Amino acid sequence: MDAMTFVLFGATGDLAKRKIFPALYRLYIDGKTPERFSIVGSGRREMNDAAFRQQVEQSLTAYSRRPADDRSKVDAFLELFRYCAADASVGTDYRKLLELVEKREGEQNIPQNRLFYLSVAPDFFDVIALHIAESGLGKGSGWKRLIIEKPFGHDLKSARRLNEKLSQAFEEDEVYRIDHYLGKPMVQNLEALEYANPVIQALWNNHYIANVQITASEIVGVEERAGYYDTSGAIRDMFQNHMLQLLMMIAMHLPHMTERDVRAGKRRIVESIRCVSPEEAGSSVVRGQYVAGEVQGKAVPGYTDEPGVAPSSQTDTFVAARLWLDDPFWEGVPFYIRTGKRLKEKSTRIVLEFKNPRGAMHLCGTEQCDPNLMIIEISPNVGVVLRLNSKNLLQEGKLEPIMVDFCANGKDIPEAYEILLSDALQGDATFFAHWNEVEQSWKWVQPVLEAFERNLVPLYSYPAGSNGPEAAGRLLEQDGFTWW
Ligand SMILES: NC(=O)C1=CN([C@@H]2O[C@H](COP(=O)(O)OP(=O)(O)OC[C@H]3O[C@@H](n4cnc5c(N)ncnc54)[C@H](OP(=O)(O)O)[C@@H]3O)[C@@H](O)[C@H]2O)C=CC1
Ligand SMILES: O=C1O[C@H](COP(=O)(O)O)[C@@H](O)[C@H](O)[C@H]1O
Repeated sequence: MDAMTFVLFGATGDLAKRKIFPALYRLYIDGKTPERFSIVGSGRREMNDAAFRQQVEQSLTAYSRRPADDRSKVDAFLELFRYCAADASVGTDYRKLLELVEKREGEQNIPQNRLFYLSVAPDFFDVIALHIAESGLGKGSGWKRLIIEKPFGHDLKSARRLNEKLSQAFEEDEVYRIDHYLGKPMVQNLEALEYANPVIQALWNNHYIANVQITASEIVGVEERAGYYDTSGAIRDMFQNHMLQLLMMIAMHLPHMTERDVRAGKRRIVESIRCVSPEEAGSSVVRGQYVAGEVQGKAVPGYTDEPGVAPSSQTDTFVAARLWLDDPFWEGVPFYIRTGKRLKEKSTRIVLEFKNPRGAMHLCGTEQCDPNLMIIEISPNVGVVLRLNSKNLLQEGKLEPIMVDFCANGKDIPEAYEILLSDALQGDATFFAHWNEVEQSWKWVQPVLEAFERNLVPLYSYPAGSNGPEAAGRLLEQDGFTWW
């Protein structure tokens, strides 16, 4: 791996503390960071290197998935870090940053390969990218890369504007748009699941699959993020990015997951999603907002009583939708997506429901056999469950669903940020979102946003701790299905 400098903007923030430092540490102890490696953190507040390293160490203690108890390794890791206070909107501060980066490159004999990570509020994404270009930080003799956090735009127009500005400073192949769902190990396993198993591969199409369901349900509410969430809602926070990325990943057919193939495959799928007009949105999109209820035995307030949320807020904390793909493999197969906060359980999963075989009725003894399912558990459970029908010999041979379960729960599975950071260090953008995918996702979401604004889609209430609004169930019932 190339020697490099990792420049982290927002190094004093929440994401750095909870995800980025623990992921870097884990990569470091696993030998997955470059031999010559410099990490320069930057934030607005004044701090010396020792205080910064102390913050990094605290984050390892609090959030590392394995205890950071090998003192010599922790010390060696912390020694990689330096800090530079800089205000992102002040041009001259980038000179200070450049001086520190160059000083460390000189001390460690590191070529001018620089990876910039923008873990800051979205308002700063374009500002920092342009300053990187102007200040000389981005004009070294080595390569440069930019990792950018979500959200990528607030709507189609602002996403395009942001991309236009980024492209003045970075080429598309230098930009790594993080979508941490793409780093989840089970999402990265989809290729193997399909292509290393002919039994599954043969069934992965509209001849055998009746519908596909993608769920990301959360038990948490808006937490301390009302300022951001109340202007975003579930549609921007989860649907436009994570949920549509999962759809692309499950629907593309790719025997080889090279960077180019994946990007082309995802693009083909996202472009095939049939758009709805604002007027049509009401028949295929359900939105909801939680009211007070009970989650895991604890009473919790409704969304509009959460700190920082306007009492009259109409923000969606739940979205469900039916999407159709104009793609030969998936013609006639509905894709159902739902995501929401303050639901009954924490679960991200994809369920493939298979069509019922003709002529098996005599075995089932009823009009319909229970459908076979393939359940891909993404998090917190990780694994695959197959639901098959089998005779129960203790019940006079009655046909019953049985579960064949391959779960990796409890194993020491890498975190999404670890996997994605490792890819970015190596220059592999396979599991990052390309601009085409982002733009196309916004194109599907934009008319829905308009429908929400014009109140063309009712805002249903659902009690915290439930499965969401009943209307989400009706969306599938109309087609003869049910959520799994
Ligand atoms: N936290 C999370 O779980 C997730 C966050 N994200 C995204 O990651 C990004 C960072 O989020 P998060 O860490 O939560 O945010 P925080 O508010 O916790 O941290 C913001 C960081 O930006 C710095 N900052 C603020 N203003 C300036 C400025 N004018 N100049 C330079 N630095 C500045 C802060 O430094 P200082 O405090 O020293 O001023 C701080 O380091 C956002 O884009 C967010 O959407 C994405 C997914 C999850
Ligand atoms: O990006 C986000 O994701 C989290 C859910 O992530 P998960 O890995 O726990 O499934 C969500 O809570 C948050 O609102 C959103 O911004």
